[in-house]
Amino acid sequence: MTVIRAIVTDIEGTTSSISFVKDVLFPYARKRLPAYVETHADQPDMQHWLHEAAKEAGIVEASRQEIIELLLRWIDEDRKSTALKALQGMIWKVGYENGDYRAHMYPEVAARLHAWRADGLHLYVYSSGSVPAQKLFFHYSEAGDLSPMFAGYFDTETGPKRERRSYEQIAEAIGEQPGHILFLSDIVEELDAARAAGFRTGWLLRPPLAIPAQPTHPAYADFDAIEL
Ligand SMILES: CSCCC(=O)C(=O)COP(=O)(O)O
Ligand SMILES: [Mg+2]
Repeated sequence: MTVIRAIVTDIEGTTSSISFVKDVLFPYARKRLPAYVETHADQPDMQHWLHEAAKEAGIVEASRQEIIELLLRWIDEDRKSTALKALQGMIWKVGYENGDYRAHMYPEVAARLHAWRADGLHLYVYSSGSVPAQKLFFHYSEAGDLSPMFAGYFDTETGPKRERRSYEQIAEAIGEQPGHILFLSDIVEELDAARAAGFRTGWLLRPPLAIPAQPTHPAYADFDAIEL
């Protein structure tokens, strides 16, 4: 078995509950998105992401209202659009800073991240959430500020999470051979793509999910069960 030198972790369903993202973060952004877009419409980053959203939808000319409706539809569909994720992250920042919520962490995650760091492992995040949203998530976590644990963050600007090429790019950016990197996720298609790029994989099946008798990836109920 090769030595693991770096761990890349997904967020939703892996470090943190799906429910926190779907039932707290998504509704928070959905409710505030129309007013947020209107009040920030003259800002260059807002104009950039609205333009990117329209481009992704193949819309040549659209009113601001049409783009807002498109973005709300994408939130409902949980579309992993880079533009939507950037805009959601901008809105979530307000909520974290106001103390409206803190990011959920499964109970063993913080201590396990500290233990891996103490063992000399380099830790990274790869999520569909934007890099700024990931940094906020770990900075304002229920377990305190976990952002110092991570050496880097990757989002869909690197590429979609179900494509092998994204993991090849991450290995290159990290500067490690893929065989020395462990990718953790709750989604089999993401793990398949990472494995195709040569990564080791760990499948998080958090209770009440059951670990199958013959899982297609090494499967764990929590971070403490992970074997390096
Ligand atoms: C960065 S927090 C919000 C996560 C998010 O928006 C999302 O779509 C979850 O994606 P993941 O790749 O972490 O499962
Ligand atoms: Mg996930």
